[in-house]
Amino acid sequence: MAVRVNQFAAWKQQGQTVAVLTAWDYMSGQMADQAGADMVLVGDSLAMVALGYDNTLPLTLDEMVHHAKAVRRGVKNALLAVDLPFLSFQIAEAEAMQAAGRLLKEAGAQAIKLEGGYPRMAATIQRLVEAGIPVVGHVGLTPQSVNQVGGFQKQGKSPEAADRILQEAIAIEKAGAFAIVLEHIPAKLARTITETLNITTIGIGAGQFCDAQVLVTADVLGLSDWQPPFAKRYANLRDQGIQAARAFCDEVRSRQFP
Ligand SMILES: Nc1nc(=O)c2c([nH]1)NC[C@@H]1CN(c3ccc(C(=O)N[C@@H](CCC(=O)O)C(=O)O)cc3)CN21
Ligand SMILES: CC(C)C(=O)C(=O)O
Ligand SMILES: [Mg+2]
Repeated sequence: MAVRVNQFAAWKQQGQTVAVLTAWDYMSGQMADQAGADMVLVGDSLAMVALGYDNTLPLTLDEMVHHAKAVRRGVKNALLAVDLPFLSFQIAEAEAMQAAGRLLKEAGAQAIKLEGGYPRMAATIQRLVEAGIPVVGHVGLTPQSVNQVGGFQKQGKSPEAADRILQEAIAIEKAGAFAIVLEHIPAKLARTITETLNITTIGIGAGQFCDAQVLVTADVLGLSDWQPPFAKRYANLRDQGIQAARAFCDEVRSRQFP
């Protein structure tokens, strides 16, 4: 049975841990979906893993719509969520509504995710939810703020920083989000947030005490040329791919194939 947003609350109540994977095109969407992921996220990390940029900032809304449409065709069972790209939602609430609207109307997204917390984003989240758009929040390391942070370091290490992230998470829940990504924060803080909130916490580099876990699928498959320290490779498809492609080149040159 296809996953719907209202199942997330039930899963949290039952203590059932949720598996989330990212995707960037038809094939990665199919792989994540057929593996049984509960949610497939078209993350803006695709700017790095699929497009080769150094960070997620260059990705445009048009590009995101294009990728999300491809993923949509491959995802049959999982809930499809899509990241709002940098600056597609911060300028004005009306622009956030329009950007989210395009992802739902043109790409068939069932939820959108946006980075950042209170006080600004809470109002935007509220407007989106009022319009019937399910929202996933995202706090801790928010990669779209890489220029401000100066890198992709762990966030919330001091008691003050930890409390600020907790307050942001509370504001995001109050605004009506149904889930929230906790990225690269101490496990203890992620545990506190998970115990405090009623909505689903989706951890990435945030320890084991979250309601759900997400990794970038390119890292899980071992496809990426680089990965964060908290990612785990379950295969080595990059090396296998290079070997297979090299075998083809060799066989063509030696006239073994065809
Ligand atoms: N392939 C991939 N996997 C990801 O999980 C991912 C992306 N790309 N792109 C978008 C963001 C960026 N993320 C990252 C990227 C790097 C670190 C990392 O290397 N952190 C180091 C410190 C790096 C620094 O000082 O700048 C660490 O030890 O915490 C963490 C998260 C997570 N996301
Ligand atoms: C890793 C997830 C949370 C994400 O935001 C992304 O892939 O862009
Ligand atoms: Mg993202």
